Amino acid sequence: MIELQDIKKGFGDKEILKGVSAVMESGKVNLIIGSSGSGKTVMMKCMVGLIEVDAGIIKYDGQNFSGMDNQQRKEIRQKIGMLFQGSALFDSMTVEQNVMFPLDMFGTGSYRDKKKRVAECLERVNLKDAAKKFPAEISGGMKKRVGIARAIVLNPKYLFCDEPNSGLDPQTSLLIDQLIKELTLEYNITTVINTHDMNTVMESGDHIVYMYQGQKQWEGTNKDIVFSNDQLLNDFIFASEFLREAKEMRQTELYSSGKWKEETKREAPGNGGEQKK
Ligand SMILES: Nc1ncnc2c1ncn2[C@@H]1O[C@H](COP(=O)(O)OP(=O)(O)OP(=O)(O)O)[C@@H](O)[C@H]1O
Repeated sequence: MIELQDIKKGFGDKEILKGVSAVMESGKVNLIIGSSGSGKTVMMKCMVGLIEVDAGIIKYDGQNFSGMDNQQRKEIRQKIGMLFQGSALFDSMTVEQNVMFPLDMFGTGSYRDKKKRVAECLERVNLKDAAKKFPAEISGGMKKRVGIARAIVLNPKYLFCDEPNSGLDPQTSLLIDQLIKELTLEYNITTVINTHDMNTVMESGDHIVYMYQGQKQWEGTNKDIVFSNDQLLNDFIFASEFLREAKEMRQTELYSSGKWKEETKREAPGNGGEQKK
């Protein structure tokens, strides 16, 4: 679990994060969503320590990450896996060598053990047959899967993914989402995803933090979204007429069948997720 307590960050006289508190839960896919410039990337960079917060506290499983020196942070950092936007693979290395890279940098154990671990991870993301290929020889979706294999090779406790679906078609995106979700559950990882992808939001959003102008505007699950009355969230998620109609139809269906009680833990219809703090 990662806890953010009232974090603030500015650049010059521009305030970007204006006191954000949120919890990224273990064994869940936690999504950070919001329009361009709302502060999602800055928040994620603060969480991994690439940017220092001006105020507030970030805790990893109760340990105050913000108050640690570099040596203490190293221990936490070794438990973090990262999937970068565009996969960020080394073009001159094979798929296998790319996945081996974190093990060579931080891993212990023999070369044989490392090879075995790489093979396990490639098998897990269904890329066993691509081990000897170079990034230029594989598709965008395969590159993402190599990125995922590399991100999990050190058995991370926390996984950060920056726009994991960028540049992918909707079906491949869903496969990537499913894979990330499966791994999150399988290894009880605290996964944090920065995304614009509405399919991801609706399919994988166990826990969603919606950012608006540097503040947490809304928090809830993908199920809560259908019942939310938050105007800013609705304008963001259901941006088109088509999606607004789809939402209304879904709401009507869930209310009339009484299924809204199963879909959301809220006390009353129309009150989904409105817990801005
Ligand atoms: N190093 C920096 N120096 C100055 N301003 C910055 C810096 N990093 C980010 N910003 C500013 O912070 C604001 C929020 O940026 P951020 O990248 O977090 O947005 P975002 O929500 O991730 O947007 P997008 O969805 O487009 O990636 C922007 O106005 C950006 O220009």
